[in-house]
Amino acid sequence: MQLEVIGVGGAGCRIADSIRAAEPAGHAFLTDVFAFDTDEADLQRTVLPESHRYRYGTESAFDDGLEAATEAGQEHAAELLEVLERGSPTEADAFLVAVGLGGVTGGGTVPALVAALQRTYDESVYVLATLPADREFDADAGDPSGLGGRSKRASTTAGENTPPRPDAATNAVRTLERLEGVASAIVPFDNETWLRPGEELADARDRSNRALATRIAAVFAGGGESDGPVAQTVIDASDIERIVGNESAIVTLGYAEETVETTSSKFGLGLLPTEREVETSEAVSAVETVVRKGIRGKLTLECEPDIAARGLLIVGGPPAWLNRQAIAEGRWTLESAIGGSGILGGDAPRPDGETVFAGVVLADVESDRLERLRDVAAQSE
Ligand SMILES: Nc1nc2c(ncn2[C@@H]2O[C@H](COP(=O)(O)OP(=O)(O)OP(=O)(O)O)[C@@H](O)[C@H]2O)c(=O)[nH]1
Repeated sequence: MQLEVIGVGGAGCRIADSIRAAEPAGHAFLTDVFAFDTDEADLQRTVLPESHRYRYGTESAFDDGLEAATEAGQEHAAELLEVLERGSPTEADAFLVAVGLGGVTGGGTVPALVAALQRTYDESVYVLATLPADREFDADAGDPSGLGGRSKRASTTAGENTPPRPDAATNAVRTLERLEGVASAIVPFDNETWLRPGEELADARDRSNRALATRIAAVFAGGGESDGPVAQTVIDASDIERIVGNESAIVTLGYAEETVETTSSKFGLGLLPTEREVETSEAVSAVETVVRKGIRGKLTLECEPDIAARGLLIVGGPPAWLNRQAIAEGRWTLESAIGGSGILGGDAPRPDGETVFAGVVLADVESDRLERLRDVAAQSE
């Protein structure tokens, strides 16, 4: 399928950049990637072409809290839609709008932008949204900056301390409420669970963004649009839509990969590398391992898999490793792990790949983390 990615605000632009970097060679799944921000310096740090970076509004219009930023966002939605015309929005099978919740610029802009996209195009508009970490807003988690100040805008580069955002939980919850009924589906990425103990957000974010981009590529690059062998079961845009729905369901992504040996040397000297014969048992074992870890391992938003109403599994890797029986069994594993019954599965051959991987989508879930943010927001009102 072909996806158009639009990053808004500091986090959104960095994540959009990471998704572009994660596009697998020979498996293009992106039409255009755009970065929208009020901060020119943040925009300049992306590696997107000039035509696909756009500074809008004034920082001061987005400097006075989320409510003022939401008004400003509404004023700029049509202008941002026009910028998308520089690319090929009509070629996209779906849109993915990336944003960091907790901030003001992205959180203020994205609900109006998503609504405008929904009015203009027939395709689904998904939102990829980071959730703020406790240490950003929670006094008990300590003031990671040591600055003790209140900052509505908090822009940092790696290696710097992360200024506190006392309003982050409230901003995140309000933006999520505004996306309800507007976004086709919402994929949260919980920064809290992806940070190491004591780690600064600014130091973790490149690693987190790469992890997130890998998961997006595993699911959306799927088995289609390949220069090489075609998938036996291709997952396309309508399959993804069937699983995530169009009613703002919360969706979490799992992923696991295992490096496999794809070549062997005829004379044991490494002089004549040839494609290695793969034993059925080792292919089965690799697929089983990544499927199990993809479902039971770390998710973008932690939840119990059995509360998911629907699920999608994509198993990819070098074709010789994609054992059909093991992939079929992987679908049953997913089906028995989740509470619902809507399961789809596909494969993604990667002839040049050196890993067997599983991308997992669990759709229509609830999470304690969202409850926690709502509680914090309610307490600060
Ligand atoms: N995963 C991840 N999260 C980030 C990143 N940058 C920021 N965040 C998170 O996103 C939230 C919002 O930060 P930004 O995106 O910089 O905020 P903004 O939308 O530009 O808005 P303001 O800075 O308030 O004007 C932060 O509170 C962090 O929780 C990033 O690169 N990766």
